[in-house]
Amino acid sequence: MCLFSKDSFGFLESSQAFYFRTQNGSFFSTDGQPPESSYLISSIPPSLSLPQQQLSRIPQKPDNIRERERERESQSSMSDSELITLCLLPSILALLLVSILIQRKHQTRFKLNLPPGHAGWPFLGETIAYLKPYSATSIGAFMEQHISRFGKIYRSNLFGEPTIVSADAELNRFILQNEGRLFECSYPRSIGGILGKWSMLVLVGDMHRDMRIISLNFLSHARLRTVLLREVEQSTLLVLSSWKESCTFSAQDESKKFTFNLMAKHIMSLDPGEAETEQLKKEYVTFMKGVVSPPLNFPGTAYRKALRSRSTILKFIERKMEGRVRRMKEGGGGGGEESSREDDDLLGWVLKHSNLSTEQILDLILSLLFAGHETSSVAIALAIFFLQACPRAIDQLREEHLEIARGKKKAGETELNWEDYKKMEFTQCNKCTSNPRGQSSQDSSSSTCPGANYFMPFGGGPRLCAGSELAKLEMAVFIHHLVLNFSWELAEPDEAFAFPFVDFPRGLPIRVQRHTLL
Ligand code: HEM
Repeated sequence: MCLFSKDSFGFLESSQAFYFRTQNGSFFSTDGQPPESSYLISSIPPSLSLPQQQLSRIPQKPDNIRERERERESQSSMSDSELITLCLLPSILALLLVSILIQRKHQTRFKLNLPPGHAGWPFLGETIAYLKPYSATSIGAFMEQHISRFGKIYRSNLFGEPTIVSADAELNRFILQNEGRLFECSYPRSIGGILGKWSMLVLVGDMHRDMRIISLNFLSHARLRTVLLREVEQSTLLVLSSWKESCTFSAQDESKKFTFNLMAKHIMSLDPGEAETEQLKKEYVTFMKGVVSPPLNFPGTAYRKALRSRSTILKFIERKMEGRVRRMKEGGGGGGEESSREDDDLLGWVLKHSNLSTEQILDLILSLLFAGHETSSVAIALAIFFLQACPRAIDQLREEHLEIARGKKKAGETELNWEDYKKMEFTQCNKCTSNPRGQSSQDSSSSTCPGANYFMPFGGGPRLCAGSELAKLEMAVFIHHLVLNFSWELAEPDEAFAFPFVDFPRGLPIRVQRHTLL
């Protein structure tokens, strides 16, 4: 959601609150205020009666029984259910009417300034259609239809909020670059409720800046060189060493294991494979599905499940935090390898060096663990998927990594160092393999290609992904060991879908062959 200043676009006066959703999922509001409470009134189910086919399926009572009942009813006073219906129905209808009127009034107020589009159902708007899964190598039917009908910038109602959707790369870039000046970021309340009010993704202003500094410090260039490169390589080797030749397994699960283990270790010193680490990973899968789901807090919905997972995850982090504080009080951790590891993780750092409250630390850890593993695991799964369809790119990658591996063998070294990483030039270009049009990796590898300026996988401006350098390092190191040690193929056809979080419905089943190239 964003402020469209009249000077730049002519849609809105800058004093008006205006909500805007960019394609990468972030929402902006013009004034940083939550949407008007009037929009909440419309949280009434759209249908209060059963559809006709369902009515006809309800078993009918025999006529004589009905006769008798009718007699009894006419003698007795009104039943409870009738009373409730009589009292509630007018109120519900009135609420529905008010909600529609308010929406209409709002639309009329902004009519002259808004781009074309429509608001859909009260409260839910067009959320259900927007969230309908589509192939991740396309923009999806919802976007296609809306763009062809209304253009690249259109009005809608998503996640219970009035929204302007922009599929215009130039405008999206402009908005991202001007966040905090012309625009202010905000997520719909439903998403904020899951991520937490202290999550960096949701915070604005000074508090966002402070949290960002902590994250950037934790993901700094110096740490990447001295600590993270080694940890990334160890986590890669741990995952790849478990791959067996004759088996079919889910490459998506493996990439998730790799990125989650890495972040869990770096954030809270959790060990891979431990029961608690596995449990936490499972909770995050449920959590993730709810972050981008309709905000329906009913039993069984993805949203409700995600809220439950959020509280389980928070309890877990809080237990870890209490243990850590206790150990710190008992004597600075007592020395030893474990305590020095704990000193070096994010939890240890914020406890010692920041004055954040417990609630703030919990949301920071929860959202960093989320931001830090979900996206990069998808990127790695996409690379595995696209590369197997592009043998030329694999050959070229292998050449690059063999060169590095030969150099290391000659120097008698085993672990990758920063200079090795810097030599992975073609690999860096191939990160574009996850391009949305499904081009081969070589088609999209040039940074001079038209539109490269608008390729913004890590967002932009003051909210540019804090972990972009770590993500690139993870992908490069993983690809290094992958192409040097394995050939792979799809065991069953699978395809990336946007739900809108990207997922392979069959888990990207692959079969691998091990080889030794050196
Ligand atoms: C391929 C992998 C990744 C992609 C595509 C990606 C993408 C993004 C994008 C688009 C944003 C901006 C969200 C917004 O505008 O609100 C973002 C923010 C962020 N990402 Fe990443 N990310 C990746 C990996 C990581 C990793 C490994 C970390 C490590 C912890 C990380 C941490 C963050 C954080 C902390 C933010 C919030 C920045 C802020 O609000 O100032 N990301 N990421």
